[in-house]
Amino acid sequence: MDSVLAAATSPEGQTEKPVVVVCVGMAGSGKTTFMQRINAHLHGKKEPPYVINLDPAVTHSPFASNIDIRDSVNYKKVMEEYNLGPNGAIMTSLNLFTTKVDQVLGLLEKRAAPDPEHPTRKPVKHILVDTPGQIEVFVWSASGSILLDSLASSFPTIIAYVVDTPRTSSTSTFMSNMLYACSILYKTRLPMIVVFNKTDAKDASFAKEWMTDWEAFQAALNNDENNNSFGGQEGEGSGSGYMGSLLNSMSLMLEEFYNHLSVVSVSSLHGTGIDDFFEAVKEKAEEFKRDYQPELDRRRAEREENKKKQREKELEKMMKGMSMDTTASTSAVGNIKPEDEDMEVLSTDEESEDELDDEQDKEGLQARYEAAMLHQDESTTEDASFVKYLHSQRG
Ligand SMILES: Nc1nc2c(ncn2[C@@H]2O[C@H](COP(=O)(O)OP(=O)(O)OP(=O)(O)O)[C@@H](O)[C@H]2O)c(=O)[nH]1
Repeated sequence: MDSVLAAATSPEGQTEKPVVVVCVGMAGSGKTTFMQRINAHLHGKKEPPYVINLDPAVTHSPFASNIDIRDSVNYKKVMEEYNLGPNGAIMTSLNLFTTKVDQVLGLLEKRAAPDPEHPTRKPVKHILVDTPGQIEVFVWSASGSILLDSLASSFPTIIAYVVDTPRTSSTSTFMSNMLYACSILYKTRLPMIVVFNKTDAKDASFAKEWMTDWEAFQAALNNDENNNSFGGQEGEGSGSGYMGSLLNSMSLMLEEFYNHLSVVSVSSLHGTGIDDFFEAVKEKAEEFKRDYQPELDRRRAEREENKKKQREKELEKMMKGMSMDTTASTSAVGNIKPEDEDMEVLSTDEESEDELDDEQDKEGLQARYEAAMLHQDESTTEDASFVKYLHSQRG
């Protein structure tokens, strides 16, 4: 266990990046209690983690967070201002918070490296992230994906999927939980640890057996069918029968998925199994670097390449648009039908006629002006003789 915490520097002497542990799980599975437990565990080892709370709706958190979504987004105000229900407000709060993801990463990078201003402050080795109780709001939202992608692009990131063990003791709830975990694994493409929590209340050995022994699961399935655990009409022990065959098929399908998982049993309440959890974290962090990092880098390069292509395409489109504008008159002429050409010729003739008219007008104007001047001279003379005549009459 200590080796997990002692792995501060790589063999090359470089500071190792901290591992991000993102806790997800169904409502009430014990995520917050589990976070509190692993947080206390690391504090006990004098390796305090960096804690992020992404649940905007939580009213009371039993641990202090270094970054808390509630400090930057007011969930109640979001509800009022956007006229949203509880889940819509959580989603919107996460979206608003995601706009600050660069700042979050900046803070994390700072705490992940030695700080020359505080030489005694050790870089953190673990970043713990608590997520909203409404699992789908985080896992299936764009902001959840952006946050996870951003974290995974900077640090080894793993998912801790917390399961309420006593509530998964029937084959149907177990299968629902596993399907959810499977969809999260394939969606995020991040290493996953399934944490069977609350094992003080029910031991998780049954679940581990179901994940490794298909026949054991079949036996449990038959048992549940015979006990009418899947509902159906009274007296018809196996319900509709569909549920049993569905679970049967799913258990076959999930075999491949189980191979990708680490499984641990813990009791967040009593603190058992936490060492095993950190051992699994160490393993999965190595797996992240070995298997996931190259795939993530490949996907990122592919995304960049696609973006570049898209930009080039848009640029090309724009250039085409511009050249259409500049050649618009010539191309328009090129496309003109013969009758239009006549029009063009006509308009050229009209133009020259206009010029001619202008010229004639100019000459005409000059002539009219000269005539007017002459006329004015004449009229002035006429006026003068008329005035002379009036004076002679008075005199
Ligand atoms: N017996 C037992 N109870 C536990 C354990 N862990 C959590 N609980 C209880 O389970 C309940 C739910 O725990 P939380 O930690 O609030 O669960 P959560 O998943 O964070 O809940 P939401 O965020 O509301 O979805 C509480 O009553 C806890 O005391 C455990 O290891 N054993």
